[in-house]
Amino acid sequence: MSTKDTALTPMMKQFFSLKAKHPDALLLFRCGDFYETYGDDAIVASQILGITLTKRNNGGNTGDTPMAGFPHHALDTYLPKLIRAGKRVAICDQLEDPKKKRAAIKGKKGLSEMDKMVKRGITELVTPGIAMSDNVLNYKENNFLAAVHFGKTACGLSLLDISTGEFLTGEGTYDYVEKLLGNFSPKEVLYDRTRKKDFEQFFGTKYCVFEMDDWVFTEQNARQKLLKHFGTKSLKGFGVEHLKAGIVASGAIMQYLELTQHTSINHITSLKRLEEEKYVRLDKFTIRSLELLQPMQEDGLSLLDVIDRTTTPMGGRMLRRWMVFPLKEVPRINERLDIVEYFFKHPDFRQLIDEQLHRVGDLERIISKVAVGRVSPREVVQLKNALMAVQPIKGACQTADNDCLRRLGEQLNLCESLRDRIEKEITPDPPQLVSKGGVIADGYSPELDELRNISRGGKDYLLEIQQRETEKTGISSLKVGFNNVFGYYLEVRNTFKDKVPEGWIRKQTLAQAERYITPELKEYEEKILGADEKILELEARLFSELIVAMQEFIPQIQINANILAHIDCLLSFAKVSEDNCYVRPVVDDTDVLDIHQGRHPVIETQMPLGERYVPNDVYLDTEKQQIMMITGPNMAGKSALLRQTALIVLMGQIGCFVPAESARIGVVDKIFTRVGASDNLSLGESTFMVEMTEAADILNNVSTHSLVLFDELGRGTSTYDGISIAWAIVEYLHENEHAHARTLFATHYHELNEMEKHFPRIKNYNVSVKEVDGKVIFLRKLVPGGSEHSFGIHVAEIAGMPRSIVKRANTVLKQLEAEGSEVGAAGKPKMENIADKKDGVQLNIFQLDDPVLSQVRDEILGLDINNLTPVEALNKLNEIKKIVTGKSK
Ligand SMILES: Nc1ncnc2c1ncn2[C@@H]1O[C@H](COP(=O)(O)OP(=O)(O)OP(=O)(O)O)[C@@H](O)[C@H]1O
Repeated sequence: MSTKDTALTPMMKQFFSLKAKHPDALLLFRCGDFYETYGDDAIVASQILGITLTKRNNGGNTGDTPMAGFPHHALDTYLPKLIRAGKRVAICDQLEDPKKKRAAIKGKKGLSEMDKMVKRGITELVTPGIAMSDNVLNYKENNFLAAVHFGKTACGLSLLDISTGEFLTGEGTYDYVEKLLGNFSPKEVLYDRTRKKDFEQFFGTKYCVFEMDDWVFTEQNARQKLLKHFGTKSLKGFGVEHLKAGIVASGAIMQYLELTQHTSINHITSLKRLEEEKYVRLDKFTIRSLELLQPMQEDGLSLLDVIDRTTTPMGGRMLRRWMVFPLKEVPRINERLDIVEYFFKHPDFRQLIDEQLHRVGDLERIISKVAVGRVSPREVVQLKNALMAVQPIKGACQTADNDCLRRLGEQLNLCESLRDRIEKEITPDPPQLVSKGGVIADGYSPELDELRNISRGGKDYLLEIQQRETEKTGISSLKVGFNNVFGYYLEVRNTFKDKVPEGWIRKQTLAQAERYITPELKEYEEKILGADEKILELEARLFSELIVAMQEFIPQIQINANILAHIDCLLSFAKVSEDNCYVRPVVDDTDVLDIHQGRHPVIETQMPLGERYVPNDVYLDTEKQQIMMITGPNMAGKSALLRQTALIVLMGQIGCFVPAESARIGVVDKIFTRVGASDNLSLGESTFMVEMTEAADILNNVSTHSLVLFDELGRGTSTYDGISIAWAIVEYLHENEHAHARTLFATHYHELNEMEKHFPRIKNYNVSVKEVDGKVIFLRKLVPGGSEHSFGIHVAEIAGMPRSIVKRANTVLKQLEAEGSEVGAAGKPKMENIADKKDGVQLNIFQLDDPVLSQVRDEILGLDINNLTPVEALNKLNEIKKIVTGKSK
């Protein structure tokens, strides 16, 4: 089947010509009251949407074409499903009214079949990165489209959220751009198709991408597009003039908007520079391992889950952004903390703001819909309500005893004229769609009022006709009704059929009744229907005039949305801080980190009933105690301590109070964590390789103001290699002046406790446990000094390991400890000694001729104990347990 197929029906020819414009998009072809898909599109759509796949004869010579469709009014239900499945969707609509078209061509001769067709065209190309529909968007998340440009000296990045109008650009190393891509998680990324290899090499294959022609990625094209859009002579006003690669990427975004027919974009009012230097650097491993936005386990909680108490969607989106861009500037951090404290100390103020924020809704996205001309009457009323809420918020902020709040209050714009206009023009509870009518308020337009009188009067008159004719004819059940086929009619039940007067014209016979029309009825019908049609047209016109007027207010309303989001985030901090007993940290420019009785903000909310999270002190500086070497048994709470320290610093630097009794945070410029494995493994790298790559990245980028957390570094290799690497890294951090980062180093290698003796700023600590009657009790308290044991076998026992194995492991351990100094050629304790000293019990069970036991024996004998890390040992034991309990590996 192809366009050239001359036997195709005119409609199919039209379909193919439109499909050819966007071959990579799924085409929704409007056909009467349906959106239809054909060919391969139909197969894909039916699979994603679960709609029936049928066939239609397209007149071509290749037989039937697959077809699937859905009613046009269900577009909002089906379109998001296609977009979420990663599809690009071209929406083809009828560009003229079929009724009017039929009337226009009636009687005309010499028209071709194509001339007789209703004109159709692609009205929008919806892609994952450019979505406006509430059904596609997540209200607490931005929906970014990104473009990457491989410049000569820098890699450029641009990001646009068309649903909010936010447009950003920046440039730097590939590493920097990758970090930003990770932080902003764009839904779609554009790049030059000739740089596909580079893109995949640096940024991987995880993004939904769209390749564009190379000419799009030229500075001239980009500048021209941007200057035209902003109506400026240069980009200096935006502070991005010097970012050549960033500008090219931004131009590509503008080009893409054109390509996808997104041309009403007045709400993109500026291009902001991504200011790396103002924010703490968090790489993607840190964001993931600290579980800032998402928990690692499905049923877990992220930090965002715990501290997000925002009321408005834009507040939620802003908080998400703040989490991955903590501040570095002390005055800005303190401004936020001041406001949180103000909320704390002024409950009345706080209550007022909270109540008013509940009325605001998604002001930011509503105003974007105004720009693209897609706002519904109900949203216009919501916008008015939001503007009403601005007044008391502004008043309260302006009279607050806090400079920053007063400044925010001053910037809020009441937009009174717009608010009053909406109040006057739109009914208080309008329908969702303008086409339903009843949108424009009575009393606003005399013309509309008059038409409404005719319509209402006409309807009253119809009732009069009904009453009069009932009396005249004695047909007591007479009813006036309406249908689309022959308009208004009089319905007579069969029992009264004989009483129908002569002049009535029968139009329809039903089982129980007959329907008639009269000349008088038709006359009034014309009047009423004419008026109703005119009312809808006039309402639509008045509504769109209002929308055009609203567009003038876009910049002010965007500022309002931003300020309200800001206030919302800080109020959220106040709420969570009060509920969870957080305190205001002292944030300054020193390099001290002094946390007194700190807690883990997420774990503490999940403690089992009756248990309490044990708080701990952490002190770090670059003079006396730069590195805390933390040892302690498995399960003691080392990782939790590391993470809570980073989270407390991060919370403080986003302006939130922190879970501690007191905290002093000398601002950090970067937080590095090497905690747990990362998912790079899927790219074919080994655990150890990934661990070393990440550690190398830390050492290459660390500064004296950074915070570094290493958890069990080196565990992916043999014990001696691991210890050596860990030692060398800690030594580097201690000895290298530019790398004097405050560091927490949790390890199972007790050997590293030796370092304290040689390096003055390294101090040993351990998370303590108590041994009572051979049982270990976890105290979770960080105390000075190193620790001797790992108690890994004890943890295995708690985990439900069979007793015989635990017993054997203890024997092996004792043996190894006794012979610790007696190592073999490859630095390994001599295995033959251990093998010789097997317990009687174990020997017996392994000699049994049982396939399960012999499998267990093989597993254990195959272990290289000397090269096993404690975690690997645990995993192995778990596998063995599964073999014994019959759950296959
Ligand atoms: N201070 C604390 N108060 C109460 N519970 C805690 C505390 N610290 C940790 N825990 C709990 O103890 C468990 C083990 O903690 P964590 O994973 O930090 O131990 P670990 O020392 O890092 O262990 P491993 O060395 O085996 O990785 C976790 O379930 C955590 O919820």
